[in-house]
Amino acid sequence: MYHPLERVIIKHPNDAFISQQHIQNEWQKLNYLSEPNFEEAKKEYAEFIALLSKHVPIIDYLPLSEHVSMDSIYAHDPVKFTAEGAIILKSGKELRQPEAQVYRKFLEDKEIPILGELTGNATADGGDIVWLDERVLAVGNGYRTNEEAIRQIKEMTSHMVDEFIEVQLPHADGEEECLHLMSFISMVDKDLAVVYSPLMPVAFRKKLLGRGIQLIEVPKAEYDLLGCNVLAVAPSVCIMVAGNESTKKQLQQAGAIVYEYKGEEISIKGTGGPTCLTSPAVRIKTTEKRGLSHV
Ligand SMILES: NC(=[NH2+])NCCC[C@H](N)C(=O)O
Repeated sequence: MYHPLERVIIKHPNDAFISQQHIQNEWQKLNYLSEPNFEEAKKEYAEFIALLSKHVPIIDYLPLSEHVSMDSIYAHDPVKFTAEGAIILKSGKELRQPEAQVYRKFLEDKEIPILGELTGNATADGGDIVWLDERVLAVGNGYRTNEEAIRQIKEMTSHMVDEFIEVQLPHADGEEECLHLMSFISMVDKDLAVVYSPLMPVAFRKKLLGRGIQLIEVPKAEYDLLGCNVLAVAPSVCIMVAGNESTKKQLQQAGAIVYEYKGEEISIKGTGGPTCLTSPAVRIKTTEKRGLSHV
């Protein structure tokens, strides 16, 4: 999750939020904290894209679709990329399930490889699946991602993965809240992660430390402002929601370059930070031989 981002898939608020009227009809049933302002959301997104396009050569936009909700702005969730293509998921939030098929068609049109698709009663969100490294995959078992999905993902990726880590997610604020594995960990570099430890199973935290990963601890107030959701556009070069001063300072002290965007409308109200707004289709592995990576 930290190699230089080469290609990213996103969705513009024009096509996800559509209009103030549209937002008004949807935000409550999708459990947003409050109603996003459409005009402000577009301004915030322009700032976000400006940062992204400085670092990412290829940016693809998901199309408007009448089959999906405004949650589709969080383009990270319906699929997960591996070095061999995307896994098409099925969201654990029922209202988001139609997003996967729109995504499938989009990937096919763009000739972006697809590795497989979840079947049966498996549900998973991209936000629960985190590549710690090229060959280490962590998957959260919680309200969005279930046992069956974990079994299928493990099977699909078995030849690419040396260590598959299942992480038990806590109940926290309940089933309606959006709590993903990515809610409490973001990889910023090979040996640097931003974490919110109070939600972390001890065994997982120990594993990270055992791998020599330095953990930047996000305070509770900043966890609520998505301070733990940090997008690496390259190793130790990252984008985060503005207002998370302690996390930002700690990242800088650890040698990272930090860019910020105002994320009140596009991130905080819908609980989706910069990693959730972006689906990292291709990251370029820069160490050793130049090769493709999803990490
Ligand atoms: N990968 C993520 N953390 N995505 C956040 C998604 C937020 C969105 N409102 C949802 O409930 O699904």
